[in-house]
Amino acid sequence: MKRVLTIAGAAAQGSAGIQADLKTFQERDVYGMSVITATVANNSRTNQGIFIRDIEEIEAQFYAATEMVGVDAIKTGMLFSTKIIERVSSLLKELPVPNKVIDPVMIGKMGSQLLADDAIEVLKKQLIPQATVITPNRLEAEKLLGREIPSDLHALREAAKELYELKPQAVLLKGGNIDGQAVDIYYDGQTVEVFRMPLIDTIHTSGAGCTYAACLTAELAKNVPMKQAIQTSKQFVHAAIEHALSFGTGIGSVRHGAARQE
Ligand SMILES: Nc1ncnc2c1ncn2[C@@H]1O[C@H](COP(=O)(O)OP(=O)(O)O)[C@@H](O)[C@H]1O
Ligand SMILES: Cc1ncc(COP(=O)(O)O)c(C=O)c1O
Repeated sequence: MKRVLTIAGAAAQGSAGIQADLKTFQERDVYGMSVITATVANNSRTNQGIFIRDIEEIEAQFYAATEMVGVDAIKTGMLFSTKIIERVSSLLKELPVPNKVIDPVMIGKMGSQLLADDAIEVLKKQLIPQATVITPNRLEAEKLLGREIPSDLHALREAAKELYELKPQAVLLKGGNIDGQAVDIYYDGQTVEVFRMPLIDTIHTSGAGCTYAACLTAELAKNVPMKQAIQTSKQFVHAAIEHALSFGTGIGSVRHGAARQE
């Protein structure tokens, strides 16, 4: 069984972050492990929010997983600070893992800030160049490029190519709604490929980005070729959104296990 490690924030509400990743890994039949970098505990009653873990705790988790179990693929999500990104980048450099999916998480669906403003440079310079693939949404891509990206296919293709200059092996840019379709653009320095699924009319997409990248990480760990892995992940997250759950108020969670029932 392939072993997959997520380095990300824990999302107490269960939709995103570590929780989304581990649920998705289980669905994709890989062995999931975690390094928790922070805890997101949004609560409008108590006003509590984000707690950041210390470096020693992050290192201990990393070595427990990589030395005691071993790892075939890694995904990163919420890393929050410059200090954490620097340490995670150096830990990853030590480890000869063929598949590293870097999801440059910046803002939660409910507006939580998941990356410090001063951490973008180190994300660009130290972490992204180690990526097998990066998975920014349009807003994250705008922050990485320092410019606006119009919401059309041509502009997204150009942006994917510009993101490739940050030196990941490939870019999977989530373009959002283009003519009623949920469109993502892939670029690996050679070919551009567009992945499309019908757009579902819902606000309940909390965890969609994490689930998509986690599925991709699991498929790559199983040595599925990149484009096939993306296609599988696109279908997996589509089902998760189609059958999303809304337990409380606000933006509900994707149903990570929905593809199994289809
Ligand atoms: N309403 C929707 N209908 C269909 N697919 C969607 C919808 N919302 C997001 N997706 C897809 O889910 C994946 C994750 O996207 P997104 O929600 O943009 O990520 P993030 O959570 O990082 O913003 C992408 O492939 C995107 O196209
Ligand atoms: C820890 C953590 N990581 C990542 C995210 C981003 O989630 P999504 O997949 O909805 O973009 C969130 C959202 O709140 C989060 O709490």
